Amino acid sequence: MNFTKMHGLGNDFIIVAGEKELPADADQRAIQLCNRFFSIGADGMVYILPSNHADFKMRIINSDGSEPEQCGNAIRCVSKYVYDHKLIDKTEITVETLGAGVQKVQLNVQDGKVRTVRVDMGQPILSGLQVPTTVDEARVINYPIEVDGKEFRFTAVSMGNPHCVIYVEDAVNFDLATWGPKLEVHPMFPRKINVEFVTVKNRTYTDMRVWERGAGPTLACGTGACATLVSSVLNGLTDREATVSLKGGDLFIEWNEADNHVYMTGPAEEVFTGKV
Ligand SMILES: N[C@H](CCC[C@H](N)C(=O)O)C(=O)O
Repeated sequence: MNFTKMHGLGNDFIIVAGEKELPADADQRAIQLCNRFFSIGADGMVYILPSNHADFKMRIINSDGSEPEQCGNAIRCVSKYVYDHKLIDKTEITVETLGAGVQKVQLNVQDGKVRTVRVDMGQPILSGLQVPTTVDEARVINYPIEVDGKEFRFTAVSMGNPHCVIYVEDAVNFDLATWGPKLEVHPMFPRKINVEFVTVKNRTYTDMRVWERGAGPTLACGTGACATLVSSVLNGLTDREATVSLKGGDLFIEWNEADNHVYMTGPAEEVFTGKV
């Protein structure tokens, strides 16, 4: 199998193009190939597949073998891939995902190189039961949750995949490894959840560190950055456009009031190609 290793702010993926559909053993293949000691190593595997509704379809498998509905950093990577590898000859493309249907993508190309990618990540889902959580409320904002005797307050946002946003004093130095995995599998989240710890610096800048469902601590999370911005607006903490600063770098996120869509802008890089 030929593959291309790519990343979005250090959230890294094994990209596979050319398959007609997801291989039956995609889960086992991801567990094996994402292993950073015995194989290629990555946060997930991403398949670029044909689509009847968009220029291409993207499906992603987490490093634990689970299939999430959506992945923001991966969309930027596969959009750059199809442009660089001449699978498309335009800079405005569409991608189909399980969690958000057909999404528009704008490639910012300068001197023939894709500099940044702007993705329409669709509308956030805020209804508690639809995120999903077990909370039957129209919105779950600053809601109490207890884990191992410690109480947190979270805001639930789905970008197609579920997110739990928690505000802390110092996100950069927060004990992600202790509390991330406990919250990921908390019974309040029927399909587990991605956990974002956030410190708002000002109305247009936040620090965020993420524990991802099915992948653990990653350097960046595109859908998590979108959820962070939506949550921060809902909690009155930021404007509708802000930089979300992650361990791997910055994403610029907008929650457009007119169309209720969330837009994510950031880089994508190709690192190497290989064959397994
Ligand atoms: N682990 C996530 C999928 C990858 C999301 C993240 N890498 C992104 O950039 O959005 C989940 O199970 O929902």
